[in-house]
Amino acid sequence: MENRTLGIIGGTGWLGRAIAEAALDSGFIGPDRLLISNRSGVSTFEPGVRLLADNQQLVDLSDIVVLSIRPEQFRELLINARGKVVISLMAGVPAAAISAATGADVIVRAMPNAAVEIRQSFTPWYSVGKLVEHDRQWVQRLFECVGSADEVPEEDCIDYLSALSGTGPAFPAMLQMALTNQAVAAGIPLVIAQRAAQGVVVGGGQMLASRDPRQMIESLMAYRGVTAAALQSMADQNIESIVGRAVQAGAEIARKGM
Ligand SMILES: NC(=O)C1=CN([C@@H]2O[C@H](COP(=O)(O)OP(=O)(O)OC[C@H]3O[C@@H](n4cnc5c(N)ncnc54)[C@H](OP(=O)(O)O)[C@@H]3O)[C@@H](O)[C@H]2O)C=CC1
Ligand SMILES: O=C(O)[C@@H]1CCC=N1
Repeated sequence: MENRTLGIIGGTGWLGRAIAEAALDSGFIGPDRLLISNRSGVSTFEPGVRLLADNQQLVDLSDIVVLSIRPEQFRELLINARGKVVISLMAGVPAAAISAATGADVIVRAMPNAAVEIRQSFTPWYSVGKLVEHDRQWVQRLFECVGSADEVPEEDCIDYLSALSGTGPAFPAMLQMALTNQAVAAGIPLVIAQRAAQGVVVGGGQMLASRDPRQMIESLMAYRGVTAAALQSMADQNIESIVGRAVQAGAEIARKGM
């Protein structure tokens, strides 16, 4: 299954590089089966991995092409990928636009997040066109190199999830900053505030890897004390609606196109 050649346009960027390294480290792909392109010619990959300056040459030599460039860079990209499977990581670029610009009729839209860096990204993906079963499994396994992955039933799921999970560490980072800033405003020394807030987001987040969040909330609310008062205040201010509107705002940008 792994004897396909994978070409990553933008494979030295944040996502492309992490995915390529994970695929190599896990043995999913050999260096001789991996091609990378960028404009700068700068790469820190092991010697066996070819860095190409010519995107069309990368496409011609690849079975599967990953587009790991930014949407504005895609607008300048000129490739003919007819007959190839094209996997786009771009937010806000519909499959139809990718197909029209590249000539490919099998498009996968995948939405990893920055946690590819630590191989803990959740990556939803959606395919358009005839993706044969062994390619479907290949795509799933590629993204499992950097965490977990699920095929989703509609392209709109990708646009919504771009805002929910594509944003990766953005929501927890916002919570951590809010907790820090509010603690400082309440008179807690900055260093202590930072350590306390990081403990909540990072330590608490790690616990949730194996615990149900509802049960966690119910267990702590059962004390009818400090946690109950704090969480009730958030509920009274409709935290779910604030979160929902935030994700919708991101999803609208993804749906509108970038
Ligand atoms: N970062 C994130 O958390 C997430 C990003 N995404 C999506 O992933 C995509 C990539 O993002 P990210 O990895 O962060 O971006 P980066 O800016 O880190 O990487 C972009 C890469 O593309 C290369 N590049 C740019 N133009 C071209 C070109 N014409 N031909 C070949 N290579 C090119 C750049 O290298 P050089 O300058 O040398 O050409 C660079 O290596 C984006 O579309 C984004 O929407 C999705 C979810 C999360
Ligand atoms: O914000 C963005 O547009 C990209 C896609 C999802 C995360 N980063």
